[in-house]
Amino acid sequence: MAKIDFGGIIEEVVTRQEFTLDKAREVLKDEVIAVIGYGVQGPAQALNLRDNGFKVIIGQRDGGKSWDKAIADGFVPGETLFPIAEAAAKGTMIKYLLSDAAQMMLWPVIKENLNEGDCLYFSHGFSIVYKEQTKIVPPENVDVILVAPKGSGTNVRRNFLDGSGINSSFAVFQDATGRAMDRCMAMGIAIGSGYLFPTTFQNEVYSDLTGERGVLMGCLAGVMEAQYNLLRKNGHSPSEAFNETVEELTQSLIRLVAENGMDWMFGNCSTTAQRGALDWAPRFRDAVVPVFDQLYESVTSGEETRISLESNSQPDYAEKLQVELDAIKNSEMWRAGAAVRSLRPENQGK
Ligand SMILES: NC(=O)c1ccc[n+]([C@@H]2O[C@H](COP(=O)([O-])OP(=O)(O)OC[C@H]3O[C@@H](n4cnc5c(N)ncnc54)[C@H](O)[C@@H]3O)[C@@H](O)[C@H]2O)c1
Ligand SMILES: CC(C)(O)[C@@H](O)C(=O)O
Ligand SMILES: [Mg+2]
Ligand SMILES: [Mg+2]
Repeated sequence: MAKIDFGGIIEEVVTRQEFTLDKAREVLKDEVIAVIGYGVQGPAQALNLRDNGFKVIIGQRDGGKSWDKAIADGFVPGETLFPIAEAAAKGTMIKYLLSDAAQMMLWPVIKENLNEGDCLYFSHGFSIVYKEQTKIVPPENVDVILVAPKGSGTNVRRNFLDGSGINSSFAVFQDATGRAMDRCMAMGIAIGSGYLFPTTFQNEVYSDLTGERGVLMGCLAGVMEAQYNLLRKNGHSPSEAFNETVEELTQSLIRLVAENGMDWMFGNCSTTAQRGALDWAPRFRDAVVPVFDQLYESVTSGEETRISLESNSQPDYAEKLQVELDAIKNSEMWRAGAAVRSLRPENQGK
């Protein structure tokens, strides 16, 4: 593995130059890769694998949206698209990409269809680490590995198509065949990862649950709403409040952060903005520390898992979720956002 200096700490990563796609093809040449679940990660990883020349079949509940999507993507019922149990039995590498709650519910079906020497693959440490809640304990005669793309499946596919890639973390939980690590790194490269960095199942799930509840999604949504509401309360128009809170971030400033870091973004704003941002950053940082402490505790104690499994196992979870998502979509802030997006030059006339 290549050694890279991450801010003074040396870590090992696997790059595409080092573990080439050809090497991945060699390692996985005899594998039938069964992708179980065709929601968000399933299609992205399955299509990237298929485009890279690997043998891929899909296991999905018969009927319904995801089954139809697999057909629309060129998978053929009875040839490359099967009910879950059948696909799991046919596969030598079983990519368990049902929702985390569905993984718990369908585990008896998967377990029954695992053969000696198979490889059970996850894109999250969730099911294995919280085994007291999920009851997912793989038999000892299979490999258990993880490749977790650090981005939405939508970008796993989009970045593959535009020639870039989403970075993934990887880990081996159980090595029954002596080939688990090779299978794991090969799969990480085969799905189109930009590079791979090592983790453990536990570190992956703790950091992932924290990140998505924190800065990446929950915290982001919360602070945006707080600032928008503040500006509105003080008489600013919806367009002004939205532009100053979201649009400028996504269309301008965060792109500069992505390109060259926070100091580079600061450096491309006025000295007035820099002074204020430098002064206020520590105040915001210190204000949220207690909330982040609570969050990490809730993750490591298994409370976040309990909440997630309980709500996402309800038969009407999808409808209830849609009500909550629609409430965001239909709020003044995000209706203002839709109007602002429609005015982007590239969206004019659409
Ligand atoms: N969504 C992402 O971008 C993303 C990113 C990184 C890791 N992950 C991980 O990848 C895995 C898959 O996540 P996802 O977001 O793609 O899943 P998802 O929520 O899109 O669901 C995947 C599939 O599960 C099926 N499913 C749901 N309930 C079912 C049930 N009761 N019986 C049978 N099938 C059922 C659905 O039909 C769907 O096709 C999870 O472990 C997740 O944490 C997801
Ligand atoms: C895309 C995310 C947020 O990184 C992933 O962790 C998920 O659960 O969907
Ligand atoms: Mg996640
Ligand atoms: Mg994540």
